[in-house]
Amino acid sequence: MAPAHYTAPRPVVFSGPSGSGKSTLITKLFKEYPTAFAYSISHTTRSPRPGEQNGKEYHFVQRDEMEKMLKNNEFLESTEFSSNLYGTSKKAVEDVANTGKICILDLDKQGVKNIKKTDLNATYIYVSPPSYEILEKRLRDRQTENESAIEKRLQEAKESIEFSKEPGVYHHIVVNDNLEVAYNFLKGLLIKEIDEVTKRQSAAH
Ligand SMILES: Nc1ncnc2c1ncn2[C@@H]1O[C@H](COP(=O)(O)OP(=O)(O)OP(=O)(O)O)[C@@H](O)[C@H]1O
Repeated sequence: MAPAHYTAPRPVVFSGPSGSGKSTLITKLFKEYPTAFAYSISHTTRSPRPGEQNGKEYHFVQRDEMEKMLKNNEFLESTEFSSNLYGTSKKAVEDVANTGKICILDLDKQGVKNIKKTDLNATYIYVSPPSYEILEKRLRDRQTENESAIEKRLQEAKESIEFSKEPGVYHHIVVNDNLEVAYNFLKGLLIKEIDEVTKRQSAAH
């Protein structure tokens, strides 16, 4: 539990097209700094998949419960996808802040638009592919989507890339060409905050 007088680290919002490398870069951060970061846990009305635990991958809730929470203004952002509601609650971000870790949010363009309307004091980072063609290649090589899902992601990527060019949306753009170069650049953006968090953690032990 964090002491009362301290300021919580600034959350970091990651966005970027599917396949741009957000998960790859975030995984590297977790690996190098295992205690510095934590994801905020989203709510969803979709059913848990085998192996998923309530409160771990998601807070799994019934639709009426989530609608009630939405009415009570308990979410920073929410969206409907494939007939299911998804959202980041204010409490989910506070829960991470209370552990003293840097809260990571991974949001799409609409999520960023919505969360920007709130008073969340976050660092907004856009992970960009080096080019549209390379994004397409990475999505195909990843072999996790079928052709129609790839087409959909590529269409969304175009919109996302346009949005990233709007002034005042993102604080930083990380071009993920060479992975190590991109990672070191990202690390440089966050290192002050990471050092503060890890220093506090070792002082508490
Ligand atoms: N710099 C890089 N060079 C080459 N390949 C990369 C690089 N960064 C990521 N990749 C590969 O590109 C693919 C997409 O990366 P990743 O899954 O991290 O994207 P993502 O942005 O998290 O996508 P999604 O939003 O769909 O989860 C993966 O197969 C990953 O291994």
